[in-house]
Amino acid sequence: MRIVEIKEQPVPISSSIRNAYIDFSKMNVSVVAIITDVIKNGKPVIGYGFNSNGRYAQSGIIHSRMIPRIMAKKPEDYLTDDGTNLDPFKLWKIMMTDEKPGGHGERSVAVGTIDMAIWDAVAKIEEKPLYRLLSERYGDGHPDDKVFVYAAGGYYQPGKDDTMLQNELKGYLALGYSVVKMKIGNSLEEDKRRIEAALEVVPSGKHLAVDANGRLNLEQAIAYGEMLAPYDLFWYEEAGDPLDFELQHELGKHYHNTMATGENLFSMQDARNLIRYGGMDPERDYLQFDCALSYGLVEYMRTLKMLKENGWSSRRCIPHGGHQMSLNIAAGLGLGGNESYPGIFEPFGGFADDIAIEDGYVAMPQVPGIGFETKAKLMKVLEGVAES
Ligand SMILES: O=C([O-])CC(=O)C(=O)O
Ligand SMILES: [Mg+2]
Repeated sequence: MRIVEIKEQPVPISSSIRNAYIDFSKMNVSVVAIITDVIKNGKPVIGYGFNSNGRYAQSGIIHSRMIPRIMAKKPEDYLTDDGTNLDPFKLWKIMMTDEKPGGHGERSVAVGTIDMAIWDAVAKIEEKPLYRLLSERYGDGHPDDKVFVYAAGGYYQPGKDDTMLQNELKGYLALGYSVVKMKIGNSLEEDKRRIEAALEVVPSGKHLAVDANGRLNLEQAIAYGEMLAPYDLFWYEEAGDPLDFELQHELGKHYHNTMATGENLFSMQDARNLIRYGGMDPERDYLQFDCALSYGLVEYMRTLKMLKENGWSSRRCIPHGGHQMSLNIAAGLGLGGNESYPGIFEPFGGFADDIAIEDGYVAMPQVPGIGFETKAKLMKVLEGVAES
């Protein structure tokens, strides 16, 4: 077998929402299609991948460095030793040839996007849902059949008042989610009012998470912490700059409830610095590293190994990004859950069309690969790129 062609196109996911740091009016993602010569059900197997929201399409790096490096190789350089499937680890090494360590920039997004498509193809060739393949190969062989998912929304938006925020969050609870998340970080007084409005519609603080998107300096982060503490929230996310590990450490001396961060750490080494220097508590806090932004599952497995060596359970990981790739990793390798953006970042957000959320959990679709084929609108976009 061999890779016949790798295609990539930027696809818009723009909207009028904003967090405390950026607006999404020009947001897009890279969609990748890896076309193989393996035939299943009369059609070539195609693996699909895309990056998560928050970082832009990586067309430049993908077309100028990643695709040429793979296509210059012979199949035996990137196939498993028995030649029957792609080897994601060999492909990762090929993509990272002549790339210096450190300074990950958005190269990690380019690699993560292609890595997702590789794993989709691998599981399709094995004719298994990816989460089962991961559990059999790298886990304990007993995957979770459902995964905790929380609804992320509560964005700032022009003209959005507290009633609209309440209706949005009520809508997520009605869909079956048990935990909802909203944005904070614009102004403490405004956010206190918004949070109190949100708390009127959720059962308790433990059902509400807040996300400052790295907007706050230490003084502000502590002031927000003092405001938030009495509500005993599900978590207080990314208070300060993602690379300011001392801020996170210092904040932990003042805020004693659950915190979460890590969505903007793009390598095992950056994740390790958070664990070494961020003062995060393995019994209390959550880690949000997102494989689609950070060199893919090959690197995520290195991060999971590093966490284990540092006394962290994989159950403390609830990745950012709301995509089915992390859902498969969560079910197959025993993470604590996954993010979800119902109705936002469509058609990339949300899970299988015909699987409802129940009591905050979503069941896994039983189709080969990552499960994109269970999302009709998403498949239209992905197939559009493959056929371009
Ligand atoms: O608003 C964003 O950039 C998304 C985000 O932080 C999240 O989902 O946690
Ligand atoms: Mg976040």
